[in-house]
This record gives sequence, structure tokens and C-alpha cells, in this order.
Amino acid sequence: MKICVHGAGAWGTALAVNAAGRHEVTLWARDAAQAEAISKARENVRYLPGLALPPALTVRAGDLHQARAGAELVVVATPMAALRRQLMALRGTTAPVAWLCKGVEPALDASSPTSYGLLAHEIWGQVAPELMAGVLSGPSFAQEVAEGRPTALVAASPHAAVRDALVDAFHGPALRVYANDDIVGVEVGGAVKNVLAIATGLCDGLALGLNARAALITRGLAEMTRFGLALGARAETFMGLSGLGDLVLTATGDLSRNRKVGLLLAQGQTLAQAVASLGHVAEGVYCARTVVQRARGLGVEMPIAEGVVALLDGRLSPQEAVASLTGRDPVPESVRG
Ligand SMILES: NC(=O)c1ccc[n+]([C@@H]2O[C@H](COP(=O)([O-])OP(=O)(O)OC[C@H]3O[C@@H](n4cnc5c(N)ncnc54)[C@H](O)[C@@H]3O)[C@@H](O)[C@H]2O)c1
Ligand SMILES: O=P(O)(O)OC[C@H](O)CO
Repeated sequence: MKICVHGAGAWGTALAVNAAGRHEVTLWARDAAQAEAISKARENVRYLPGLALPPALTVRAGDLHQARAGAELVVVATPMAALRRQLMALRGTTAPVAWLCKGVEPALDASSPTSYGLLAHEIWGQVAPELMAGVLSGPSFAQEVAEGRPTALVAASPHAAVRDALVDAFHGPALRVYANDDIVGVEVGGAVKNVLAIATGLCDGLALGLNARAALITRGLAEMTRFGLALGARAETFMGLSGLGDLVLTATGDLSRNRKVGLLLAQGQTLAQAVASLGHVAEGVYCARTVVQRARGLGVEMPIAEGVVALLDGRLSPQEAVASLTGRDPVPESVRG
């Protein structure tokens, strides 16, 4: 199969490397100098250092139309912030398209209660509904996938052809790809786990203990689920790879950039310092406010996400953010409450 991956960050590079042994893969970088440096070194030193690129992997920049000519699958591997433009540029493409980003687009006017940020499939519906499209998500650190360590992903789309193309492209000896038609649930899981990982990073950075972390993950899963249900997702999706699976990985795995933000804030760093030290995108920082704003609009309670937003906005200190959760009135244990 001919695959074109748009975006040579950590995750785009890892998946391109993974598929290059079995398929004809082109990795497209927006920056010509970066593409040349990767091609020359046969390594993505900036985003995925220490991993040799297979000779079969082509790296290029420049005209995207040319780069994806003949592609039977186009993979958008940019952060959420670039997805809208990428999908607009893909209008008219007949090959299946899949994005890898996990987040929510910021609201166009954050001060307006009627303007809210969109999930990836909603942007797709707005700008290029004619595309055969979907998302590839699930618990997956780029570094481990690039090293060929066992990983399970989920391909979600209303189109069977897109799910099948993703399975054909990436399912292999060490990488399992499951199919799911609940794109809403898969995208909600991928976005909200980033916000919750900031919370568990904070919890661990403040040495609150393992009990506290387990409580955050469990109640975070309940928050994620009721938000997803309000958006039309299926409950069972949150027990799967993009729900529980990705939440556990991101909230507890030290390779997570979102978790790292929480750890650094607990050490007293400012948000700007924490973000600058990552060198990669931490989508939770950009989507936490949108998630909370949208949940409020739907009448869905998300106290952990609310605490993360107050922390990121500098309205609460790390200790105050914790107190805002531990000091809540008792409620019955339920996904709904
Ligand atoms: N890294 C992971 O382990 C991992 C795993 C699963 C999903 N994801 C998701 O995949 C997405 C990309 O993550 P990443 O880790 O590759 O990020 P990264 O920070 O490593 O790289 C981002 C890449 O996108 C490019 N980019 C940034 N803004 C762009 C724009 N406006 N237009 C075009 N290209 C742009 C950058 O040049 C860079 O190549 C994120 O939404 C992330 O949540 C990442
Ligand atoms: O490093 P993070 O926090 O962006 O998480 C990476 C992946 O999404 C984990 O599945």
C-alpha cells in the first residue's frame, strides 16, 4: 500500500517507520530544512532521536499534492491546531484519510458561551465532509512504537473502508489495530485523557500517593465517560483502548508530555516554562479549557478538568487545585454524578 504521512513530529515519524517495512511510505515535513536534515541523517534528531529510519522510508517537503500522488492512505500527523488547514488542503482526495491528533480545537471566541471548540470529526464535517475519513488513536508512546514494542491501537470511522485501510496499513507483528465505528467516543477519550494526565502528573509531583492517583484515574474516567455520553458516544468505548487504555498509559507513563506538564507545575514551574521545556506538543494544555467550556454547555460536571483549567490559568496554586477536589461534598459513586 502507498501511504503518505503529513507531519514529521514524533508520532508521524514513529508510525511511518513502523509501516515502512511493509508499505511504500512517504513522510512529509512542512519545513524543507527539517526534511533535508532527516533525509541526510536518516534520523529525526529533533522529534524522535536515536532511531535509524529504514532505507525504504522516503522523506520530503514541498508540494503536498505531489507528495501524496497515488497514495492509498493519507495520515495527518500534526497537532490538533493544524488539522483544520490540513483537511481543507485535502478536499477532493479520494483515498482514505486518517488523523492522529488527540485534542479539541480551541473555541473561535472563548468568551462567548455559544462558540465552542470542535473535536476532529466535527471539523471534518464542517470543512470536508466528502472525505472518507477517521482517526487512529489509543495508548501509544511514539518511542515504543518506533522501537517495535507491542502496542494496540484503535481505528475509528463511520466508513468501513477507512477502518480497513488503517488495519491494512498498520496492523503487524507488534502493532495490533482494532476497529471501532464510535468515532465520537474514541476522540473524546483521546482528548480528555490528556487533561487528566496533567492532573495525575500534578498529584504525583506533589507526592500525594498512589491512592490519590488511583482515585484521580477512576473519577477521571467517570468524567470522560459522562462527557462522551452527552456528545453521543457509546459507554463501552470508554472501557476500551482510547478510554481506559490511553488514560492509564498517559496518566502513569513518564514518557507522557501531558503528565510531565503536571509534574513540572508541581515543582513550581510556570506553565510557560513547562511548555517550553517539552519540545513537543502537550495537547491537554490547549484543549482543557475547551473541554470544560463544552461540558458546562452540556450541563456535564467535570471537576477534575475544572481544577486543571484553574491551575493552567493560574487561578489556583497546585495545592489549591488539589483542595478544590478533596474538599468537595460527598456524592454517590456513579458515572453520572
Ligand atoms: N507522540 C506520541 O507519542 C503520540 C502518540 C499518539 C498520538 N499523538 C498525537 O499526535 C499529534 C502529534 O503529536 P507528535 O507527538 O507527533 O507532536 P510533536 O510535537 O512531536 O510534532 C509535531 C509535528 O507537527 C508539525 N506541526 C506543528 N504545527 C504544524 C502546523 N501548523 N502545520 C503543519 N505541521 C505542524 C511540527 O513541525 C512537528 O513536525 C498530537 O495531537 C498528539 O497528541 C502523539
Ligand atoms: O505524550 P502525550 O501525553 O502527548 O501522550 C502520548 C500519547 O497520546 C499516549 O497515548
